[in-house]
Amino acid sequence: MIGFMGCGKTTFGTWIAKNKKMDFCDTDALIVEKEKKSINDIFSENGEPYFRELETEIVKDLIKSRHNTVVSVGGGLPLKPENRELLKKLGTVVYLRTSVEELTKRLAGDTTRPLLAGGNIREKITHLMDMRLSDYLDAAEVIIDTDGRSFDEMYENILKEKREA
Ligand SMILES: Nc1ncnc2c1ncn2[C@@H]1O[C@H](COP(=O)(O)OP(=O)(O)O)[C@@H](O)[C@H]1O
Ligand SMILES: O=C(O)C1=C[C@@H](OP(=O)(O)O)[C@@H](O)[C@H](O)C1
Ligand SMILES: [Mg+2]
Repeated sequence: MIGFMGCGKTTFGTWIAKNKKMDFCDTDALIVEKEKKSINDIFSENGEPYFRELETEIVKDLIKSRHNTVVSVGGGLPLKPENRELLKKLGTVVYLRTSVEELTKRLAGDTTRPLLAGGNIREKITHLMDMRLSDYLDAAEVIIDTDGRSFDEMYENILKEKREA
């Protein structure tokens, strides 16, 4: 699962694993577990480049160790070309496409995403999305929409898009 912060990678990935008898892992959760501190603290104490190095190491480990697993990655992970190549090796890359409008609603009041802290959240999301969209599209093998969709519908759409790919 790839896509912008708030597109649903973690919650939908967890739902698929539970309902379709798959395992689940989330790169953010693995990093928090490894570092024994929150994403906010890693960004403020160690810096974003350190966090990005951990992300790459984790995807490399997952390629070696994971099967039948839904993997949700942090929203910034597909921005590095090296990571986009690694994601292809990991499995089917699904981009959860979500409008800025919807992301703004979902993330209003969220304090767990350091890149959105302070200032106008809609402007931050718009700006970051402008910079990131082409990388998400480049990484994606399957694209599904999430605005107004149930997880059942989203799951069916993944199967349909994969059949037609
Ligand atoms: N399809 C959806 N429709 C409505 N709300 C959603 C949907 N998917 C996720 N959410 C909500 O959006 C918020 C962010 O979801 P999350 O899974 O943490 O996103 P991500 O891991 O992509 O950053 C959560 O409150 C979640 O319940
Ligand atoms: O988009 C990003 O750069 C980030 C997304 C976050 O994960 P989610 O996409 O699950 O919110 C987390 O990895 C970190 O705050 C950075
Ligand atoms: Mg997440």
